[in-house]
Amino acid sequence: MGSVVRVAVGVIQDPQGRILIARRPEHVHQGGLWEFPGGKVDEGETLADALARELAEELSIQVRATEPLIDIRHDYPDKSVLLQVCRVTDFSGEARGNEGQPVRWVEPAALPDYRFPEANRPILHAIRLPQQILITGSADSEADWWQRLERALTNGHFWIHLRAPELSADAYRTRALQAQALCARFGATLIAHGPEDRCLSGLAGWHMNAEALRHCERRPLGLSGWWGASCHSKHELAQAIRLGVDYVFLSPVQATRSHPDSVPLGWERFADWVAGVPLPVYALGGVGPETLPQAKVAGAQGIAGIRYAW
Ligand SMILES: Nc1nc2c([nH]c(=O)n2[C@@H]2O[C@H](COP(=O)(O)OP(=O)(O)OP(=O)(O)O)[C@@H](O)[C@H]2O)c(=O)[nH]1
Ligand SMILES: [Mg+2]
Repeated sequence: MGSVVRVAVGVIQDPQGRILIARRPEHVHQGGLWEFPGGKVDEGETLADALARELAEELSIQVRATEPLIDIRHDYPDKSVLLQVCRVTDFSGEARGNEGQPVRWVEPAALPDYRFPEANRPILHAIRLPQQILITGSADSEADWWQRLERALTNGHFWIHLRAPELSADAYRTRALQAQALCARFGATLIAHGPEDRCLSGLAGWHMNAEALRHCERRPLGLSGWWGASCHSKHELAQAIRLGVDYVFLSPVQATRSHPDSVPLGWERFADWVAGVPLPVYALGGVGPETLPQAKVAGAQGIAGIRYAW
């Protein structure tokens, strides 16, 4: 196998939130499938320059602002690629298929209806996942817990992981269904979080703890919706990739009061472990909205945590 081909890929979003996709010509690599426009990074070129050049050539648009989304290392039988995917958040010009390729603006939720190259699966997840995830924490009383949840929702936290290890399976189910109703009022997504007995139908998904990940062999039957997992090592990241989970938490990045005995990874090691991992990875442990830019530079999809907003 030859060397890895570095590819600049743009997820171009219009002001209505729709995303531009194009169909690859039949005769090229992965031909006939839909793609996010972009192309190979030339020798000596920066990623930003390559993306701007490719999008001008292929679509006649001028890139004005980008932010990193995800880097994906993927081996096709005939070719190895590193897709360096950026969101294009601002551009000028009207996109047209300069090479005769059909182009289409589609809603993010409709992307799964299109066939993309195999390497693109994590891109579709990264587009639809948020940059911040709030994990529920403890409270002084039941009433206090509900107040905290409602305050978080009011403050715009719209992706919530229901973590409540102190509850029995029955009590957890009851809380989950009630919390689900409250989240729905705010248009928020509620994900179950914890061991197997927390994997409930009816919620938007399940995030397994590291213990459950260790013993897991395949996607749980009956789990529709999002599938997340907690990782603390390269080995666990590899297991999550092998199973095909949709996203992971990697922790602890920094020292945290909730796990005082764990040795923090630090941003450098976090970035090293995450490089090319074909999954959206959230930084967890001692992070908050103020560390979001640093997390993204380190290759994260975003941040997850309890303290910063609970
Ligand atoms: N642009 C783009 N390439 C992708 C995507 N997914 C994916 O696996 N690739 C792979 O990345 C590689 C490079 O992409 P490309 O064919 O656009 O490169 P390019 O514009 O420089 O084309 P050229 O070599 O004809 O000038 C191809 O092997 C392609 O199959 C995607 O979403 N967008
Ligand atoms: Mg191209």
